[in-house]
Amino acid sequence: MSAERTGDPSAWPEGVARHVLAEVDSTNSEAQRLAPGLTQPTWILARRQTAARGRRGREWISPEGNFAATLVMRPTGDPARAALRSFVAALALADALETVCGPGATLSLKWPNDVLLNGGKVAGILLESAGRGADVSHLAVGIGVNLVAAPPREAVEPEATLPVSVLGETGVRIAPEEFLAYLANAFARWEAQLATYGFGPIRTAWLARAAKLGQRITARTASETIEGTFETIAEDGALVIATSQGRRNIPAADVFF
Ligand SMILES: O=C(O)CCCC[C@@H]1SC[C@@H]2NC(=O)N[C@@H]21
Repeated sequence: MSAERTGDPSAWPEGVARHVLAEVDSTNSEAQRLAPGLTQPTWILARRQTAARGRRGREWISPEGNFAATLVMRPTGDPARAALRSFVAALALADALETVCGPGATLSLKWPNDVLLNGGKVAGILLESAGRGADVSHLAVGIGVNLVAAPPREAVEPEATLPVSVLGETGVRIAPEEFLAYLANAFARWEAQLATYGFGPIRTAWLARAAKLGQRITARTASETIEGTFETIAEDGALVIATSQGRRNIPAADVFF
């Protein structure tokens, strides 16, 4: 499927609920609290977060006007399949941002789950799940988008991708509630693709937008730093790098360009 327009922002996907909060500690924490009582997929949007978190326990800086929301869902399948929602979310973000930013903006996807606008990080995704063993009782897909402001360079790690905002890059100003409608529609479309055809089309679409595909990258895991050429992503979403010692499949890492 190509990156088609997400359409009318007043439309809302059928069978999906939404809660809009003025303030919360973290929409992912709220997702965990609400999940046991939810009967349908639910977007939780907060105008302000007081304790937002990013990947690997990092702080997520999220001033008012930026987008902060979590989709709570009960995916079928094991944790590995549930984790593929990070690719669904990334594609949905790219579609929504493309609609909002217009054709002049360059959107790309950075493995595992960042969205880049004109080469800078504009959005991040934090997946958290709960359950026992092979059962995922619920999945929280947390999404932050720098709509109006990006954290300063000094606030992120020195080698991290430069943070940028939609407003700063394009001059476009959009309210988080309106952005949610674009995103929820796009997410529902990609989720339907995953349910109907599996990971294949998601993988293909993700690779078509991948940043630095075929180029030198560095992947840092908890135990090693791996340098090589970014070849592809595997059927399970792992990063595949060609190194001087051969091919490596890397399930989890931070990537640096
Ligand atoms: O790039 C990252 O490190 C992921 C950032 C995810 C931030 C979002 S904002 C909404 C949701 N609530 C949180 O506390 N974190 C995610």
